[in-house]
Amino acid sequence: MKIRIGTRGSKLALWQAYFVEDKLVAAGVKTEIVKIETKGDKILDVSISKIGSKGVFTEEIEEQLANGAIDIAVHSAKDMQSTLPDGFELISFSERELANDVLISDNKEASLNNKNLVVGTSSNRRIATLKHFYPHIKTVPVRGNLQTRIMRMEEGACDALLLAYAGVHRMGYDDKIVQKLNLTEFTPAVGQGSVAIEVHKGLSKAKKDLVRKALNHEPTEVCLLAERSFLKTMDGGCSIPVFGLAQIKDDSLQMTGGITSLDGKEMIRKVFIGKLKDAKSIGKKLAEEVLSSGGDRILKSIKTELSNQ
Ligand SMILES: NCc1[nH]cc(CCC(=O)O)c1CC(=O)O
Repeated sequence: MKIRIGTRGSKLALWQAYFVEDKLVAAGVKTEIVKIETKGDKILDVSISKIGSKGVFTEEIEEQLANGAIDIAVHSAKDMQSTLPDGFELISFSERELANDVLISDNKEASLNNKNLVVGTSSNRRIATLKHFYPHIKTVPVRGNLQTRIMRMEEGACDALLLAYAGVHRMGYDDKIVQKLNLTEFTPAVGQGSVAIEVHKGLSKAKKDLVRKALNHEPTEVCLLAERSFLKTMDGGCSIPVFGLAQIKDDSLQMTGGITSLDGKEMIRKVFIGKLKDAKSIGKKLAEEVLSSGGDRILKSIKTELSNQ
């Protein structure tokens, strides 16, 4: 049997695709990598929150899944909408890498405690978190893939970048890490650090089983089930500063999640603990609690602010 692996062409996307390919090959499967360019890859000069539409990085890939040109698509789990278009599903999640955000810089002294540090990030979650805990930090928007962002930093656009450890590590930039942010202040985006496999529901059971067996990490899958159920109930979308992280502690699932207002003034954070088998309902209940504790009001005002930008 041969599995055709669809992926975007960025270096991080290719790292993920080769990671998946290695696991499949180790399981004795033949593979082929198919690079697919998406709208999101072509539009580099507009911030994604302004493009606004869902699926700018996935539409073309889903077309190829639907017509059978590829069997599976590889994504960063955190880039996936909580509800996929009809006919598609995520069938496997790789073991999660460290979920933390990190500060990277060429200046070893750089730290979020520095008074005049200028941090490059286009993530509303990271901007809002900085405004909440480190209000003295200035931020500038920096977009593009990791290599482009580092180039912008080296040209002087900013002193440091705030990024997911997973991407920094996978691209081999560990030596630029100057600070590892803790998970209680910088609770990551849902899915951060795990690689997800998307398929069209019509893919043969034999191929789905093969992929799950070679790639799926059950503890991560349970956590992602809770996190994605949380995200779905929050009804956020990727430009909303919603954060969520589930972890297995002893035999129970512990999930933290919340939302921050765009100006960083308000942050609602809740924790829910339950049984592993209730992962989905834990995520949903946690979101309901966040929403009913004021998250609903924050979410509405964020949506209004973003639609007026
Ligand atoms: N939003 C882009 C994106 N999607 C996944 C990663 C990093 C890898 C991962 O979290 O799996 C990144 C870059 C970043 O946020 O720094």
